[in-house]
Parts: sequence; structure tokens; C-alpha cells
Amino acid sequence: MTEQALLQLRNVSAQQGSNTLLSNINLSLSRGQIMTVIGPNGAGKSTLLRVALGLRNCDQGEVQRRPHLRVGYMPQKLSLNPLIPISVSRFLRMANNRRTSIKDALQRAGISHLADRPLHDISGGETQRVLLSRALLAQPELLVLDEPAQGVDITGQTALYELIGKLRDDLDCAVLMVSHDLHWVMAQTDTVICLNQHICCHGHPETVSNDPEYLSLFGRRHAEAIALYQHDHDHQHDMHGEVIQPSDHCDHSGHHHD
Ligand SMILES: Nc1ncnc2c1ncn2[C@@H]1O[C@H](COP(=O)(O)OP(=O)(O)OP(=O)(O)O)[C@@H](O)[C@H]1O
Repeated sequence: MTEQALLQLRNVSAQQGSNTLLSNINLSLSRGQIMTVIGPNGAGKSTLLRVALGLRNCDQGEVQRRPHLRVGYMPQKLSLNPLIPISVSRFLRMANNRRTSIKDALQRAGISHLADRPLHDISGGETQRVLLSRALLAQPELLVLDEPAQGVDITGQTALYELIGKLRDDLDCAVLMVSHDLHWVMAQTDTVICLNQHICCHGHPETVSNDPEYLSLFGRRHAEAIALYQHDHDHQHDMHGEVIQPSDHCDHSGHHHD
């Protein structure tokens, strides 16, 4: 593990029965870096976050986190019994590993005004910010966000992603995030990982946007996001994400993979 790295995955693979969820994943994340994982539904993005956090074991390879690393995790879903009424601050008081005050976490997430509101009465976008503030309670050096902007309207998405950038600056933390918002990803992320069980391509957003596999996965759905980029594919995936036209492929960061 390099000195600056907070998190490193080496040759990580994960299976569920006979299904391969992750195959030969390598990544390294340092303080101050925003790394965004993109990929189609079922590509293994949430699994990758969970393996990185140690919430799920990998079957092969190695996951290293810096010792005593403070991590804040915002999961994809909030699972709470809707029959139990609970205020936002009470919900936050239930969090383990609190290193900062609830007031501070709410304020950083821009939702101080929601402290006494019932959790079940707030909007989807507000709920996302509550989950973000819960992740901030750990005073994280690594912030792990699984689709933070889901259920948030377009204006709210921009504000939320700007907030994530500001948190990175203010806390000098690393951010590992899953996002489907390619416009934002391409504009603001330091490193993009394009995942489809294996890492199809990775690197600076502009480089990834030029990668044949990125275009193959996202070209149609996000035509405007890639309008600037035009080139040929060098391999394709079958419906299980397997490469069906393997070729010696360069990932644009100087590393070759199959
Ligand atoms: N515990 C589990 N048991 C069985 N299958 C699982 C389990 N966890 C994940 N999977 C399967 O692994 C695959 C990857 O799931 P994962 O949630 O990591 O994908 P994702 O890229 O985050 O998808 P999405 O964009 O839809 O959220 C899916 O096919 C999913 O059904």
C-alpha cells in the first residue's frame, strides 16, 4: 500500500454462487481524491463499495484500508420500520461511531432546519441529505456514497454534488461514490471507474469518455454526455458482462488488461 493511499484493492474478485460479481478489481484511493464508479444496473457497483468497506468478503485478492481509517458510509437505501416514528436528530443519535456533533453534521449537510422533523415526513432529496449527515458523523477521512443523488430533482442534484465537492475540500477526505449522473461525473470527478463486473476502463473522466467500453455501455443512454467523443469499440460484453471480443486493451492510464 502506498503511503498516501487510504484504500487499496488488489486483484479482488467476488462470487455469489456461480455468478461472478466482481472480477480482478484493482484500485487505489488517496486523500482529497473523488473516485466515481459508474456502470449498468447489476454491474457490481454496490458490491464493490461493500467489499471496499469490509461489509462483504471478497473471494480472491486483497482489500487494504489504512489502519484506523475513519469511514462515513451512505448506503443506497434507508431501511427503517415506517411504523416507528422518529425525528431526524433521534435517527442520527442512533449512529455508531460519532466523532462530531449532530448539529455540525446537519449543518455541513445543509439541513439544520430538519433536525426536529419526523424522518418519515421529509422528502426523498431531504432523506438523502440526512443519510449524508449520518455519514459525516464519523468525521470521515473516506466518504463512501452509494448513489447519493437518487430521488433528487435536477436542481437538487447539482446542489448535492457541489456539496460533496465542498465536503471533500473542507474535510480533505477521499470520496468513493457510485453515480449514474454522468454529466456531473464527467465534470467533477478526479477518477472514473467504469465497472461491468471487471473494470472496463478507468482514469480521468475525459479519458474514460473516450474509451470504447464507456461508449459501448453509455453511448445511447447518455448521447449528449459523449457528443464530444467519437471512436470505435475494441470489445463488447455479452448479457452477463463477459467480454466477447477480447483484445489487448489499454485502459488509458498506462496499464494493459485483458
Ligand atoms: N447477497 C446477494 N445475493 C445474491 N445476489 C447478489 C447479492 N448481492 C448482489 N447480488 C447480485 O450481484 C449483482 C450486482 O449487484 P450490485 O447491487 O452490486 O449491482 P449495482 O451495479 O450496484 O446495480 P444497481 O445499479 O442496479 O444498483 C446483481 O446481479 C445482484 O443481483
